[in-house]
Amino acid sequence: MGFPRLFLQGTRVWIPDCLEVWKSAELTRGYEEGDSFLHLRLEDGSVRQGLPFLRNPDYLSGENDLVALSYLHEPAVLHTLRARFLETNTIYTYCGIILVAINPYKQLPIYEEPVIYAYSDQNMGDMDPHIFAVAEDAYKQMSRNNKNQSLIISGESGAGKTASAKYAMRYFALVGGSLGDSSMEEKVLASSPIMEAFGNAKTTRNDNSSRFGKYVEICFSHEYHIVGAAMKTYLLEKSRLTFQVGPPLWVVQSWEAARLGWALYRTSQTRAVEMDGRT
Ligand SMILES: Nc1ncnc2c1ncn2[C@@H]1O[C@H](COP(=O)(O)OP(=O)(O)OP(=O)(O)O)[C@@H](O)[C@H]1O
Repeated sequence: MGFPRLFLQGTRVWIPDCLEVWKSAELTRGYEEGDSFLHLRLEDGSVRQGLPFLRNPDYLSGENDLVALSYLHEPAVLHTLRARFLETNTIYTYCGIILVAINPYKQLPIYEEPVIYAYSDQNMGDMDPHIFAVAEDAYKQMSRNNKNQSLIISGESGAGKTASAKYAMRYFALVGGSLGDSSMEEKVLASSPIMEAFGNAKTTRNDNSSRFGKYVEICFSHEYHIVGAAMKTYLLEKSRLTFQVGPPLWVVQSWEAARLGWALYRTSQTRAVEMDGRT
């Protein structure tokens, strides 16, 4: 469809806004040959001029897969994620095979055992977007094709990467429960607090921020039960330790001392050092 035919009078569009990021508006006049801008009216009645992004029709609002949108651009993505989160408290949305997750900063009742079993043995597209659906897909691909699978979890500090990785591990632990040594999956899950005690610190973005990248390998037997796990750390971020916050109890002189302080704090839950960091 050509540019003039898309921008008709009454077409709803997104325009950038320094406070709300994107604001909804409507064209008060259709595009005519030679126009260098479009005439817009915002929802509050004010008028503007510009070259805006087209809005999707209402029936696509809250769509669970971003690739289903007619117009895929930044305001459409943000609007869809926002609508799903605010209207239905839904934090997960697909973008094809990628899962987009919003950190709700509160415990939602979507991670219990019955939910895990509901996702077990289901196809990714048949269920609502969820970290368990992605974990199930990886588990299924591994068991069907006998091939190693990888989940890449990325995002800014505090986005919920560590939490997502833990939910995925919990899924594998329950669905691929260990054979013989029934405590194996518990051991895999129980390793997290110890690793976090040595490798995490408080930053301005996240009270329990991982200060290193993690490559977690979960090993399965030929019957697809968990038989072990290994973790490799990388990107240790010494440069992020800057200064000590609050009344000094210890002077943090080295990374090792800082690590020890935090580890003691996390393991004993007594007051020790707090470390600040930059993101
Ligand atoms: N799905 C979720 N449900 C509830 N709370 C969550 C969820 N995901 C994250 N959180 C909360 O947000 C906090 C920050 O998440 P997390 O530590 O996983 O972020 P991160 O992306 O790993 O950050 P960093 O890169 O700084 O380590 C967690 O301590 C947890 O309280």
